[in-house]
Amino acid sequence: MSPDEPAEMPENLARQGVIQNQTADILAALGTRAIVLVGMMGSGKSTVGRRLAARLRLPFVDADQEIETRHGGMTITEIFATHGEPYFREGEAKVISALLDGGAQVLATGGGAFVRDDTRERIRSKAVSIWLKADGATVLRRVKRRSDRPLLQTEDPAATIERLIAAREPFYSLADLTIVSRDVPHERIVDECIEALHGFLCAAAPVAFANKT
Ligand SMILES: Nc1ncnc2c1ncn2[C@@H]1O[C@H](COP(=O)(O)OP(=O)(O)OP(=O)(O)O)[C@@H](O)[C@H]1O
Ligand SMILES: O=C(O)C1=C[C@@H](O)[C@@H](O)[C@H](O)C1
Ligand SMILES: [Mg+2]
Repeated sequence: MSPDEPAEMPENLARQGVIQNQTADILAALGTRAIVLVGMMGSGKSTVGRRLAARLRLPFVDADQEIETRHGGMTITEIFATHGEPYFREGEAKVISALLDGGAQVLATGGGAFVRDDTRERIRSKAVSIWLKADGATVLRRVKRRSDRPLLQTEDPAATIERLIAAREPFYSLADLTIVSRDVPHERIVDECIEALHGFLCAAAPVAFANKT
């Protein structure tokens, strides 16, 4: 350290130590289970999931990307257009089922995956699930920049989002943990995921984070 650099504050060092211990505790308690992110399009499953995996030093897998890879690089939009949604949903369930046998990892699912009973049951038995809960306005603001969500190619995407949220929230709310996704730095959402995972896996679950099921 050069003489000009400020010495690290003792409380920062203490905080880093706590975070390191939390991470180690989470990994030990997780064992071979996955951490699965569920929630609406644009809720942050891919972008937060990648950062959460890096923080925990776990592999990150995105089910949507995996489906595209297994289709020779076709996009989700092309798969919907060529084969239809029921075909996509069957393939999605199979891909997630196979990925869940891959041991400890962070897995971002597609927005519709957790609605299926068989997929939800597999996630319950092989993973800890986190619902990134975003409201309709947040989802719309985030997804309108791109046209790669085939379900939103409708006359009124805002109404479609509200309809999907109403239909899906009863299922998303069955996730083990809920984190509210809002426009704060991604790393802050990661911090909250870590706190919630630690509470759920390593201690009596804090009321603010644990879903009552
Ligand atoms: N906490 C956040 N604050 C600000 N922007 C965010 C936050 N979380 C996600 N976003 C942004 O929202 C957009 C969509 O995020 P992301 O692709 O991670 O969503 P997703 O849940 O994976 O969606 P899909 O189900 O369609 O794959 C990205 O541009 C991302 O940077
Ligand atoms: O919410 C959904 O149903 C979807 C979300 C995306 O992740 C993709 O899986 C696909 O666009 C469908
Ligand atoms: Mg995604």
